[in-house]
Amino acid sequence: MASELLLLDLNVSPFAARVRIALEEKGLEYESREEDLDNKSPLLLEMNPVYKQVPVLIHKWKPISESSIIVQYIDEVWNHKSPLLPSDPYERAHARFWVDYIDKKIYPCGNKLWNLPKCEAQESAKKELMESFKTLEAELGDKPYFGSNSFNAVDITLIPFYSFFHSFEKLGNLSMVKECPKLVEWGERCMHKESVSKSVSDPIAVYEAVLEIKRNLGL
Ligand SMILES: N[C@@H](CCC(=O)N[C@@H](CS)C(=O)NCC(=O)O)C(=O)O
Repeated sequence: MASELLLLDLNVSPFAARVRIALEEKGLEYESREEDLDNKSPLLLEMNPVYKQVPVLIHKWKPISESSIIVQYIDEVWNHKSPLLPSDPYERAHARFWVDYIDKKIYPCGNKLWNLPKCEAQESAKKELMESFKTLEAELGDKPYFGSNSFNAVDITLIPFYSFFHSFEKLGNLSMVKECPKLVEWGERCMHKESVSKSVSDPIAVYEAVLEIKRNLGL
């Protein structure tokens, strides 16, 4: 390992993107190793034996798994620069609540738009997804970033899914800018940050990947 930080990575993964953004925000050098999910490396299986998923951050040969936990670990270890979570315990708990909310709602509901055939369950997932975005938009309010004036862990958790907005629109036959205008503005604001623009996927590439998943599932 050239640096003390090695990321078991996947370019198209929104979860790995969170870790890349946090590392960039902190100005940390790291080695990225792209995984092939059809042929997972022995290192991935050894470092994340429970879930066998990317991302895994290996710090001084100690693995940390689960993207939200990794982002919080990065913030705690490199706390001298660009804080990602508030120092006040109550505000910290509040930010963690929203991180958890995003984890529970956005991907689990969103991927039903391409993993399920047209059915009631898909319709209800779409409804829950849009309700979740509206809840997040209300939490954002008129602030530039979630809960604060500076880019933070809640923004990092959600922003990789901004690249999925195009797919949600196409598959859900909806307009994100009409449904959640402030959230779209927030996404554009975040995209102006280099840490974000260089880490997240291209929306068209995401849509093509989603269409391929649908084709492979025969949907
Ligand atoms: N909850 C995990 C989700 C990670 C995840 O779903 N990773 C996917 C790639 S986007 C993966 O490794 N999939 C391979 C598998 O599940 O076997 C996190 O936040 O890190």
